[in-house]
This record gives sequence, C-alpha cells and structure tokens, in this order.
Amino acid sequence: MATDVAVPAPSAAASKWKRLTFDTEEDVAVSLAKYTAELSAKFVAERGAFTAVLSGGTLIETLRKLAEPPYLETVDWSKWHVFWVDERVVPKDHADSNYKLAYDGLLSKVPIPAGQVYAINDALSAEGAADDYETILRQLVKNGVLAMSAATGFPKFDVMLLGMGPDGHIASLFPGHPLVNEKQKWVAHITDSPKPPPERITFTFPVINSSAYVAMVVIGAGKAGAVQKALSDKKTSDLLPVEMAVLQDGEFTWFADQEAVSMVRN
Ligand SMILES: O=C(O)[C@H](O)[C@@H](O)[C@H](O)[C@H](O)COP(=O)(O)O
Repeated sequence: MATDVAVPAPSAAASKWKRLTFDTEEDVAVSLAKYTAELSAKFVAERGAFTAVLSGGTLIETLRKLAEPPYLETVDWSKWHVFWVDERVVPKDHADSNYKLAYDGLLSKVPIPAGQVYAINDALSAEGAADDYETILRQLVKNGVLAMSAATGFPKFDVMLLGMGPDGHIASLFPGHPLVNEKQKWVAHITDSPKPPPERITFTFPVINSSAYVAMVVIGAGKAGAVQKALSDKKTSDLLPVEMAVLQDGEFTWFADQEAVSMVRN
C-alpha cells in the first residue's frame, strides 16, 4: 500500500514534488511499472515518441514488471527512445556496463527498435564518449525526437528513472565533486568517480533538471540517511547531489520502500 505525501519541495516551492512510500520493494516495482507505462502512453499520444532515461544500479531490477503482462503487450515500445543518465566507460559486454545491465534486465525482453537504444560509443575515451553522446542528443533535438525546454534551453526528456547511492549521488554526480556545478555541457565525463569504475560519462544537472518527469527510486535501509537529509525541510549549504535535483518545469516523484524512509520524521 502506498502512502502518498504531496508537499512542496523544500528548496523549490514552484516545482511539483511528491513522495510515494510502499511497504515492500515488490510494491514499488508494481507502481513504478504503472507510472512508466502511463507516461509512455501520454507522451506517445502527445508527441509520437517517448524519451526514457535510465540509471544503472538496482533500479533496473525494480523496473522488471515493465517487461511482464500487461505492459509487455500494452506499451507502444516502438516509440521508445532509451538513454542513460550515466554510463561507465567500459565495453558494452563488460560486467560494469549500465547498457549490459539494462539490456539483460529489461531491454532484451521488450521490442524497442535497436536504433532507438542509445548506448555510448565504447571505443572512445571518457571525454570522447561524452562529446559523442552530446552530439547524438543534439541531432535528436534537431529531428524532433528529443524535446527542448523552453524554460532552460536544455533538452527535456520525458522521464528519467533514477536510483540514488547511499551517499546521495545521482547519475555520476557525486557529493563534493566539481561536476555537480557544470552549467554548460549536456553530457560530461569523469575520470575519478569515487564509485568504481572511475571513468564514466554523465548527464549534467541542467539536463536532469529540465526533465518533464523524474522518478527517484530508493530501496533499502542503506539509502535512509541520504533520504532523510533530502526530505528534510532544514536545508544546509552542503547539499547532496540528490538535493540539487530540482526540476524547473516538471514533476519529481520519490518511489521509496519503508526501509528507505525509516529515518524520515513526518
Ligand atoms: O552507474 C551508476 O553507478 C549508476 O547509474 C548510479 O548512479 C546508481 O543509480 C546509484 O549509484 C544507485 O545505485 P544502487 O541502486 O545500486 O545503489
């Protein structure tokens, strides 16, 4: 059962923000599949395409129900365009690859055209792969697949389905790392990620914060400290990356299990 808490985000009264809390991870998975399928139907009807961004990590397992009935048959997978909010700079068949994780857990089970799954070019350096990915995004804006945010001038993805690390990092934007302040690039590279492997590419905050919808999926007690800080109305100057995810013109939804919100005081 979900507890639906809708209150203004502490640091962004204007952005739409809500928290859905579920008894178990299984309940989160059920709700997340429904949420994603409904957004897919909405954007396919409105603009004939659905741009969905994935993180790595445990999120992919929590998305498992999208590849099951009824969604396997009812979602118009032919309109999906899939991106990664961050990717490790390793070959696509490497155990550390977020592409491989998503392919094995979800993408191999649903009929998304292969040309609409935007993996990184794994033959390039981290810097080269980030530049190349940004070039691909700019091309997709030109041909109308990817929307632009009138509010920010950055691309506006239909949904970002994201996980968060125990330290409050999202994408490959880590606490205290200068990349959290990147204001120009759409896609940046990092060669000193504190979470291995060290070489990655990542969407920047201006892109994340231009999204139409973000689902922040947090499961388990390991996330409880960062969730407590993020949901606190007392904001300090040492913001965690997850606290810097403030949508300019979109809707941000926390999908949490009871353990992840166990330190939050209501
Ligand atoms: O490539 C990555 O490392 C991920 O994209 C990363 O940002 C992930 O989403 C979080 O670290 C949460 O991961 P867990 O859910 O596995 O804790």
